[in-house]
Amino acid sequence: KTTAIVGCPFSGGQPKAGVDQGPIRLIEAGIIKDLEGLGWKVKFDGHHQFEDISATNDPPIGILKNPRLVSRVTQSVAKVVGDHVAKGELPVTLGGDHSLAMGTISGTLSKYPDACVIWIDAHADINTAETTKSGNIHGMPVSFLLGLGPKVDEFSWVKPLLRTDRLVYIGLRDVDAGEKKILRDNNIKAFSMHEVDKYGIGKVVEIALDHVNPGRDRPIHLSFDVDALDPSVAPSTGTPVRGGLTFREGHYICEAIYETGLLVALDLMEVNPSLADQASVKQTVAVGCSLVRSALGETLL
Ligand SMILES: N[C@@H](CC/C=C/[B-](O)(O)O)C(=O)O
Ligand SMILES: [Mn+2]
Ligand SMILES: [Mn+2]
Ligand SMILES: [Mn+2]
Repeated sequence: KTTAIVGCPFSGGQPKAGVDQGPIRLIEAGIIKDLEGLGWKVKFDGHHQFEDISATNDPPIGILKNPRLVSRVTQSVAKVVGDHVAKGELPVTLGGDHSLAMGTISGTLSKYPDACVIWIDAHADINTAETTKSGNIHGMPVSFLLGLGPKVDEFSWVKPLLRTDRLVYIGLRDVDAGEKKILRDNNIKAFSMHEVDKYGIGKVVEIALDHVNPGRDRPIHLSFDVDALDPSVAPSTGTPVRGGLTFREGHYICEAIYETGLLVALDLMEVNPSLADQASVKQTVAVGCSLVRSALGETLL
């Protein structure tokens, strides 16, 4: 079994510098050796993938920031991830901000059209060009993947391959009003922290899988934004929100998804090693590596 680490040193989907350094810190923390220790053959194409992509003249489109840069980088990520998936390799995409998921999930769905997406996040990342208040595209990838909202020519390459009944969220607790309406209007299954409290993470994951993968026969793309975790667990991230998943709840999700044997692609997003003190950075990077290990088969016993 082969996994391909796709380091995406990219921050264009949001305004805080530093998240582009997430990949190198996760690699330096030893994630490659960790995965080899779990029996994976690990491919890594180096730290500079996608850095050659630029957009010299990139004024906002509406209020969307860095639209051309985000579009070009995510389109390139779609190809890289799609190629790995086509070769039967499991891409582990290290961010970088969550706009990258427009690329990773496009890549997965181009090869596995029946795949389901499990989105772990404090945020729904489903704003459209009409509903976004920030213009930060890391708050929008899901709307493009679903084909919701007004067309934005720059992103016309993103095919609406994701179906609303193949998407489920866990960890939501900071959803914009416009996003709440989109979730309701489209009957998108979402387990907020309220449901996690009410049912417990074990039941939430079971119901989530029953919803998007009732026969446990569909490939799974797990997109994990570390800000789904409580800021006390993963402090070095750009949009922290209190009242998040515990260290164990985050790991349980990864362990349970691995146990299905259906994982075909993983994103580990929004680690920003320039935020908070060095101890916090070290902690956040370590948690990121640990989550990846759990999603790729590390068990406690
Ligand atoms: N909903 C906010 C926050 C977006 C958060 C994105 B993140 O989940 O990828 O961190 C926005 O649209 O700006
Ligand atoms: Mn490659
Ligand atoms: Mn996110
Ligand atoms: Mn988030």
